[in-house]
Amino acid sequence: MSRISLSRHLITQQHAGTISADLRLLIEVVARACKAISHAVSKGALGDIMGEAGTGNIQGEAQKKLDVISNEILLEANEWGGHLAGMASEEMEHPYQIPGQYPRGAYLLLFDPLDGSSNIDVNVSIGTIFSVLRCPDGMAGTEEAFLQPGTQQVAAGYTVYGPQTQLILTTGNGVFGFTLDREQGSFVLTQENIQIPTTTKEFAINMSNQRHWQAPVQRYIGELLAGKTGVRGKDYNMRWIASMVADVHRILNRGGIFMYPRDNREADKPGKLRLMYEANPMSFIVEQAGGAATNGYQRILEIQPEKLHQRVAVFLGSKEEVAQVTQYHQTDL
Ligand SMILES: O=P(O)(O)OC[C@H]1O[C@](O)(COP(=O)(O)O)[C@@H](O)[C@@H]1O
Ligand SMILES: [Mg+2]
Ligand SMILES: [Mg+2]
Repeated sequence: MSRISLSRHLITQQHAGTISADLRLLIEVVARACKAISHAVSKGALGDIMGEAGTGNIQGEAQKKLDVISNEILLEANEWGGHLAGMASEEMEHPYQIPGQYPRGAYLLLFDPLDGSSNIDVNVSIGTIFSVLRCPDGMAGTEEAFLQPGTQQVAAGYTVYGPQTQLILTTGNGVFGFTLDREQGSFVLTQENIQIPTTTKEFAINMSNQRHWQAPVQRYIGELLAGKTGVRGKDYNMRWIASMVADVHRILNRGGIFMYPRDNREADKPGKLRLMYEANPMSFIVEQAGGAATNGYQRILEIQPEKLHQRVAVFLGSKEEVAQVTQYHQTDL
């Protein structure tokens, strides 16, 4: 079998007219940064990457050393690439100002540099999530430039640092998976046109929050737990890795539904996950793979963002299940 590297795949896409040369180079730079993060992750206790950084981020969460290291790797790799008009990250309150770049590049890059931070120190899968938007004319350097609905994304992807490092990518033309060949130092195409099965018997939710859930989620999960004896008429299995990347990766490969609903713990927060650099890129990938993604009421990709670090409820994965839980929210209005 002839091996197709990420670079070759992207050149083919460029020649087919689905991506620009600049977008191709931008994705190459992000992939190179993810390789460096993968390398750091794999060192574990042998590198200075475990434990707390001793700082906090804009979300009020304690940063791990690897959160900070991954953020720096992505910033440094991309700031001189010339393809960007701006970068925004989970770990930074405001967009990063690209130093002295004239003329500015056409794209905006958003990322969650290290997803699943609570799993770093216990050697469980973690990841990086990214989203690319076009910068509207004359808005480079502003925060408003980033506030575009997910439908405007021109590329989205994630890297999962698990038993293998894999990069999953969409540029709006299907979903492709690449596995890192450490000896060659390149990502190799290992999955083409990934499709999520429409039906499933597997769900992912943090059950410890059950008492805080609102009525539509109580009803939906209650029915799944009732299994064969309930209205759904089949038994369901449950998985929760607590790394969105790893949970979504499983769903992309064998189906399932992932949920992080809004709950009653903090009524002013519409969920835990962040719209711009977690939910939007994952929703773009999931829809491109034939799945669905909503916040219970509407397509996540159609939400007009108001803030860079906005939170959102997330239901994504196999179409049939996402439709069911969304219907329970809508009938509960
Ligand atoms: O610990 P909880 O509440 O189950 O949350 C798990 C969720 O939090 C997250 O870890 C948040 O991501 P970060 O590590 O980037 O903050 C998601 O990946 C995951 O789905
Ligand atoms: Mg995250
Ligand atoms: Mg993170």
